[in-house]
Amino acid sequence: MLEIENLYFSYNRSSTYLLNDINLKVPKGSYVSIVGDNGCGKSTLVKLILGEKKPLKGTIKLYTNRIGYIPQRVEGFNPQFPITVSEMLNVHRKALGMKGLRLNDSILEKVGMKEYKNSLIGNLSGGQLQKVFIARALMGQPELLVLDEPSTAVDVQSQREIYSIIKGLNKDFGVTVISVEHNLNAALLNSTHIFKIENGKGILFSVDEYTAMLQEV
Ligand SMILES: Nc1ncnc2c1ncn2[C@@H]1O[C@H](COP(=O)(O)OP(=O)(O)OP(=O)(O)O)[C@@H](O)[C@H]1O
Repeated sequence: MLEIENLYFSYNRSSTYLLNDINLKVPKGSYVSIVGDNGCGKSTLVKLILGEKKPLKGTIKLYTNRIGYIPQRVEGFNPQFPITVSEMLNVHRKALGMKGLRLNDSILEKVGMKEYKNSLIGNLSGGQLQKVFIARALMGQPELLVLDEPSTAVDVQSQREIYSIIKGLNKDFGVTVISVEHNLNAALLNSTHIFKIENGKGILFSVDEYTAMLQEV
């Protein structure tokens, strides 16, 4: 689904590379959690994958253009704007050039938010809003879902529900998932692979390999 080869990146050309010779192959149908200390470059790697930043060196090959992105914070998004969940999805549907109003119901059903379709987005909790963003990302029928810390600012019950939705999309619908993850337990519980970034380098582990490594330490 994705192949990164010999990728180098820094925000400031005079400093050492933030990402220093990153190599990563994400197999179709996998669920890869990107982990690492604060500031190691996880979100930057996501921006590079999405084409928002350009590598200084190296290549990024994406084998689909059906990508759903769920950012940590939606830029320019004002939760107090007087718009309902359904209206928000309609705006997105029009932006995608799609028809079919009934699509909203079935997509909201997938994320357990159908009963909130007429609610104002300003009245939703952080977890409910996150589910609506997942629904919005699903409208483009993504083959690849990219998330940046899906459980940030979300209560524990909603976290469980959100991971269950993402894992369901991965397991039952074959959607490949790449997720920046602070929550290591969630990463180990839900993903198939862990990509650990440290000192600019990245290593891909299967979850079993990563668990075994943790037990050795
Ligand atoms: N636009 C930018 N210009 C300059 N430096 C930046 C920019 N964006 C991020 N950085 C710096 O690059 C480094 C990596 O940031 P990034 O957000 O990718 O890390 P992260 O691993 O996702 O961090 P966190 O876990 O805290 O979210 C940090 O030191 C950050 O301050």
